[in-house]
Amino acid sequence: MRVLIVGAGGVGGYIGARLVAAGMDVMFVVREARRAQLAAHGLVVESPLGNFSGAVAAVGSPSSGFSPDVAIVACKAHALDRALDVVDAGRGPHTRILPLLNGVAHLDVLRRRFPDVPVLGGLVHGALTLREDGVVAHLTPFFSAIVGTETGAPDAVAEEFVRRLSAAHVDVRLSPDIRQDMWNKFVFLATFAGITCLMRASIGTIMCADGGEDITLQLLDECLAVSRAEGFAPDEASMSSYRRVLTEPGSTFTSSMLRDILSGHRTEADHIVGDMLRRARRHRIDTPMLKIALAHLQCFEATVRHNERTL
Ligand SMILES: NC(=O)C1=CN([C@@H]2O[C@H](COP(=O)(O)OP(=O)(O)OC[C@H]3O[C@@H](n4cnc5c(N)ncnc54)[C@H](OP(=O)(O)O)[C@@H]3O)[C@@H](O)[C@H]2O)C=CC1
Ligand SMILES: CC(C)(CO)C(=O)C(=O)O
Repeated sequence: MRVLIVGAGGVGGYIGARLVAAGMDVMFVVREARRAQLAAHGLVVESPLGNFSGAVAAVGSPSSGFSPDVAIVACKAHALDRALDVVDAGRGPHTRILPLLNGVAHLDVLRRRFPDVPVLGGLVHGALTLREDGVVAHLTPFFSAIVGTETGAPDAVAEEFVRRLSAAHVDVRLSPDIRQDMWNKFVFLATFAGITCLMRASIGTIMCADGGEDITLQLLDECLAVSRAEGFAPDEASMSSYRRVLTEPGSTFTSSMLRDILSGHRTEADHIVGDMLRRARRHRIDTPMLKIALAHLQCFEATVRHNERTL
């Protein structure tokens, strides 16, 4: 099975390493600086689930001869349009496109851009980061992935992809309702990223603040109301597990969006919190916490852009 991966950052690098270990023919498309790192040191992953280190195929633009079975999009949301140009250039007649971004809005972007191409949905759980030295560091003791066809219809390529990853000991499953799975994570993440960024703190620290638990649960309720209006409310078992994780005393859990803020990088604020708020407005749902969370993130983004211009 041939897999093209656009982006060898946290998610792309990690999943790519596992695919190589699963014996798949993997081709990364990366930009110049990352290409130089990969050429010099190979792909290096440090993970509590097993390290990986080895040479990988990495190109600046995809070759027409590769014709992948699956093209994985593993960029941040603000890089999506350019990454899809790469996918378009590298796809073959039967390529499935598998985006692994957080959020849900990109599925509609993909559907509009590739109306006749099989698009899969996907998501990953686990915290991964690309360090300055080029190492992909896996920060959580777990990693799991969910993949599924948009319609839930069986797809032999998606099944084979999951089977091969699973044989390489990756916790991965095929979902009959991937949109719902993506919405579940969207509800959780909009709350988790929104509150940890607003407070610049871990869940445990927020729980020590006056009203910390109340505002976290209020934000979660607002996101739940939006998901309900959109027809994708998580089931009660999922919601109660989100409430537990988001209010756990002493938890050191922080979002990758907070890590982006603390290192001065652009965030996916608009794709996650912004998208949730736009949907709330469309349904005339009052979401005061979401409004504050987005305004705060927009101020941060504006400052990053200003700093980039004046550097
Ligand atoms: N990291 C995590 O723990 C998790 C992340 N996610 C989601 O996964 C997605 C990816 O996140 P993450 O892996 O952390 O992001 P990273 O920033 O670590 O990696 C993204 C990579 O994509 C590359 N890229 C962007 N555009 C292109 C392009 N046109 N051609 C080639 N390479 C490109 C970037 O390269 P360059 O360095 O050159 O800009 C970068 O290395 C996000 O939507 C995130 O929310 C989901 C779950 C967990
Ligand atoms: C919630 C988590 C850690 C799950 O993978 C994540 O996706 C993020 O922080 O962006």
